[in-house]
Amino acid sequence: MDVALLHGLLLLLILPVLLYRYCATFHYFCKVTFFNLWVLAMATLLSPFAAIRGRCVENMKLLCAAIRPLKHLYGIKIEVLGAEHLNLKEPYVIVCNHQASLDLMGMVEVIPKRCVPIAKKELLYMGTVGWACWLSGIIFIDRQRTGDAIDVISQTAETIRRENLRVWIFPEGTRNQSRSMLPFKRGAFHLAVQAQVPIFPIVISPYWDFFSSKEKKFTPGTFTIRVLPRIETRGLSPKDVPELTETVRKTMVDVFSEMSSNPCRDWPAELPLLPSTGATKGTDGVWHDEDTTGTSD
Ligand SMILES: CCCCCCCCCCCCCCC(=O)SCCNC(=O)CCNC(=O)[C@H](O)C(C)(C)COP(=O)(O)OP(=O)(O)OC[C@H]1O[C@@H](n2cnc3c(N)ncnc32)[C@H](O)[C@@H]1OP(=O)(O)O
Ligand SMILES: CCCCCCCC/C=C\CCCCCCCC(=O)OC[C@@H](O)COP(=O)(O)O
Repeated sequence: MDVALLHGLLLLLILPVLLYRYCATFHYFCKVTFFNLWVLAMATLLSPFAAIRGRCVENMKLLCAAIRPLKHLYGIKIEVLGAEHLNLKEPYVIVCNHQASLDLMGMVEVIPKRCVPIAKKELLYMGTVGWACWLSGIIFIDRQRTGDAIDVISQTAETIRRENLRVWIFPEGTRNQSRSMLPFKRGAFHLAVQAQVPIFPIVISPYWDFFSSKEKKFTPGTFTIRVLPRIETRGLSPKDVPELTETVRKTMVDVFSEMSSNPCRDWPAELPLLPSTGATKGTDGVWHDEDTTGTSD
């Protein structure tokens, strides 16, 4: 074979490896792509099995089991505090801050039995991912059609009591990696008040140390999930929803700020199964960026 051609082929093979090792942006996109491919592949594999049961909340167990290995592949350590609060037989509503798709990894660590998330309708159109979500009983809302979304939430208030379900809602309504939380949408709080069920706030600590879609950073790391004590809604009516929303948000923002200033430093990140770059383990036991881009914190 022509030597030049051989060199060309070799370079083509080595280039992605070099880029993965030394280019933080390429590394980030590889990891994000792998995440999406994993979800897509698992959804494709599991949907036929889930379909045997039909649309059923029990299928959430399959979805969660499929997502759980990801933290080991990425070297992400997750600490859960207060999970015992969720040991309640009755229905309830969980509200949680939403930073990125990575939240899925934390969600599957704490999500209780018979709990379905509320998701944007667009997920339904993501091929087998949408199919898997639908089969697991995930509730879809159209954020562009407030009236329709409110109808879906009102029906959900009846369903959760009738079928003893829990609902997981991201009340910010979209992903947010800013230093605080976005204003909360009120649907989750109307739902809890209409169904007269308690609310459990869950706060996921910031990912800044190891993940940022803006900075294209994705290294091994550690985050904490705090389940806060229940907030009762019994006796509340729709007129109480604005105040309830603000109270819950303030509680969560305070906990988020506290978690931001006291990150779990003594928790080393897991050793990733996926090869990692740009990250070295410091003497403090925490993974740090090599700062190949000059953009890390
Ligand atoms: C193998 C693996 C495969 C699968 C892997 C994948 C698994 C994925 C699972 C996880 C999926 C997670 C997905 C996360 C998301 O998609 S986040 C995006 C969707 N979520 C939300 O939008 C949050 C919920 N949204 C709301 O609650 C909004 O309130 C909404 C109902 C949509 C209305 O939106 P909007 O108009 O923008 O907001 P407001 O809150 O200001 O509401 C406007 C007025 O309407 C009143 N309102 C709201 N809800 C109700 C209600 N239920 N009943 C009566 N009234 C209601 C609200 O009070 C406002 O009126 P006032 O201003 O108070 O007068
Ligand atoms: C036939 C079409 C085939 C399409 C295949 C698409 C494959 C996509 C594969 C994997 C997608 C993984 C999706 C994980 C979803 C995690 C939940 C999530 O984070 O949703 C975002 C939503 O909270 C808010 O969205 P926005 O921040 O408002 O935006």
